[in-house]
Amino acid sequence: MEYSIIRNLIVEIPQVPGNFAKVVSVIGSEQADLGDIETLKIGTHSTIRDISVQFEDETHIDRVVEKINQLGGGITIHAVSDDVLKAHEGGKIHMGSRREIRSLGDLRRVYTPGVANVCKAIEKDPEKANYFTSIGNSVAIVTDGTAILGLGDIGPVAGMPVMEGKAVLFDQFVGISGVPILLDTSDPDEVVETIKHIHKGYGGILLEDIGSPHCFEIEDRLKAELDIPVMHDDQHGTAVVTLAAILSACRTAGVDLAKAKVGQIGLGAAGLAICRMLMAYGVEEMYGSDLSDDAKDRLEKSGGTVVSSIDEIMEKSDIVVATTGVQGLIKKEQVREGQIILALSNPHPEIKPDDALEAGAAFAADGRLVNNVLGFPGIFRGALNARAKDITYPMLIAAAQAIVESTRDGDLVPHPLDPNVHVAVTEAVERAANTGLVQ
Ligand SMILES: NC(=O)C1=CN([C@@H]2O[C@H](COP(=O)(O)OP(=O)(O)OC[C@H]3O[C@@H](n4cnc5c(N)ncnc54)[C@H](O)[C@@H]3O)[C@@H](O)[C@H]2O)C=CC1
Ligand SMILES: CC(=O)C(=O)O
Ligand SMILES: [Mg+2]
Repeated sequence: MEYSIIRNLIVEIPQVPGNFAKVVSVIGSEQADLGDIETLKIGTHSTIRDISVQFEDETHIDRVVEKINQLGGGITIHAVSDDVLKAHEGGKIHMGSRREIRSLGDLRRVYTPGVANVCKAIEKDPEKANYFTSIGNSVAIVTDGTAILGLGDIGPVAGMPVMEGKAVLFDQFVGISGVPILLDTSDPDEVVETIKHIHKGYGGILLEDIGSPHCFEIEDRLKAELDIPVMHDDQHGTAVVTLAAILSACRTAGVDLAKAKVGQIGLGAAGLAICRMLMAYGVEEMYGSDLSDDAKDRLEKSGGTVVSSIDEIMEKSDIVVATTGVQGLIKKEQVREGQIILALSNPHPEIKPDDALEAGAAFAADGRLVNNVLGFPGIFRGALNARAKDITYPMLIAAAQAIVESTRDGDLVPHPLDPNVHVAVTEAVERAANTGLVQ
C-alpha cells in the first residue's frame, strides 16, 4: 500500500465502550495508516476526535468514510479536513521585526533620524554590517524550480512551499533567517549573475532544487566568485546525511565502508554528490547508473564505475542508494539478502523500506528519514558562526561525523526534531571552519 494523501477525520463517537475501537478497526481493516489522534471535545454523551490518517488515494478515503458512517450507533464523521493544505494557508513564513516601536523615541532609534548614524558607521567600516544588520544571520534559499523534490521542473512558484519549508527549518532549528528567492531563469549565466547582484544582503546562499547538470556549473562558479558560503543542498546536504546513515549502518553491521561495494542509482545533483562524497571517504568500488550518458560520464570523470542497469547495481552492491525521483523503481525481487538500501527520493521512494526489509535487506530507509534536514541547518549555522567564506569538504565530513555521533546504536540517523543533532553539526562545522582558517 503506497500512502500519498493525509487527511484528518473529525469523528463524533458516542461514549459507549468499544465504539472508539470500532472506528480504529475500520481504519486498520481498510489498510489506511493511523496517525495522531486529538480529542477536540468531550461532551456529556459523545466525544469528538480529530484522527489523522494516511490514504492511498481519494477512493480509499471515500471507502473508509463510508464504512465508518455505516458503523451506526451515532458514530458520525463531521468533516474530512486536509491539514496539509491548511498548514499552508497564508504561507508558512513572514518577515518579523526584532524591535518594538512603542514611542517616538523608539521610532527615532529604529528608523530616521537615528538609523543614519548606523548607515554611516557601516559605510566607514563595512565589517560593522555583521553587528548592526541581520545580513550575517540571513541565508538566501535560491531555486529555479527545475528539480523540486522528485516532482521535476514544476517552476519556482510551485516550488515555493518547499522553500518556505526550508526557511521554517532554518529558523526553528538554528535561528537563521532563510529568505526564499525564486528565479524565473535556469540559464547558468543569468542565475550566477542574479545571485551575484543580490548576495550582499545575505550571509550565505543555499541553492535548492536546482536540477542537474546546470546545478554543478552554477554552484562551482558561485563558490569561486562569492566570498560567502554557498552550498547546493541537494548535492552536499544530501551527501552528508547519506554518508552518516551509511556509516551508522556499517557500524552496526560491522562492515568496513571503504571495502564495501556501493551502488548509486540516479547520478543527478544528489546522486553524483553522494558518489563523490563516498569516494572521498575512501570507498574504492563505487558503481553508478543513470539514463543520461552525460551523467554517467560525470561519474567516470569523478573516479566511479558506470554499470549498465539497475539489475547489475542491485546484483553487485552491498550498499545501494537511489535518488532518481522515480517511485517504485527498485523491485523486491532485485533486493539481495543483507543489503543496505537507501531509497531517498521524495515524496515517494524507489522502494518502500518495509518492502526492502521484507525482501531481505539488513537496513532500509527512505527520504523522509535520511533527509538533508539533518545537515543543512547546522552546516550553515556553523559556517555563519565561524564567518567562513566557503563551505569546504572537511566541514561537510565533520557534519557527517557529528550526525553519526548523535545517532543512537542501531538507528541509521538521529530524529530530525532532536535539537542536539543540529547543535552537534553546528559545533563540528564551526570547529572545522576555524581549523581550516588556522592551517
Ligand atoms: N532525502 C533527501 O534528503 C533528498 C532527496 N532527494 C531526492 O532525490 C531525487 C533526485 O533529486 P536530484 O538529484 O536533485 O534530481 P536530478 O534531476 O538532478 O537527478 C535525478 C537523476 O535521476 C536520473 N534518473 C531518472 N530516472 C532514472 C532511472 N529510471 N534510472 C536511472 N536514473 C534515472 C536522471 O537522469 C537524473 O540524472 C528527488 O526525488 C529528490 O526528492 C534529493 C535531495 C535530498
Ligand atoms: C529533501 C530535499 O531537499 C529534496 O527531496 O529535494
Ligand atoms: Mg531539495
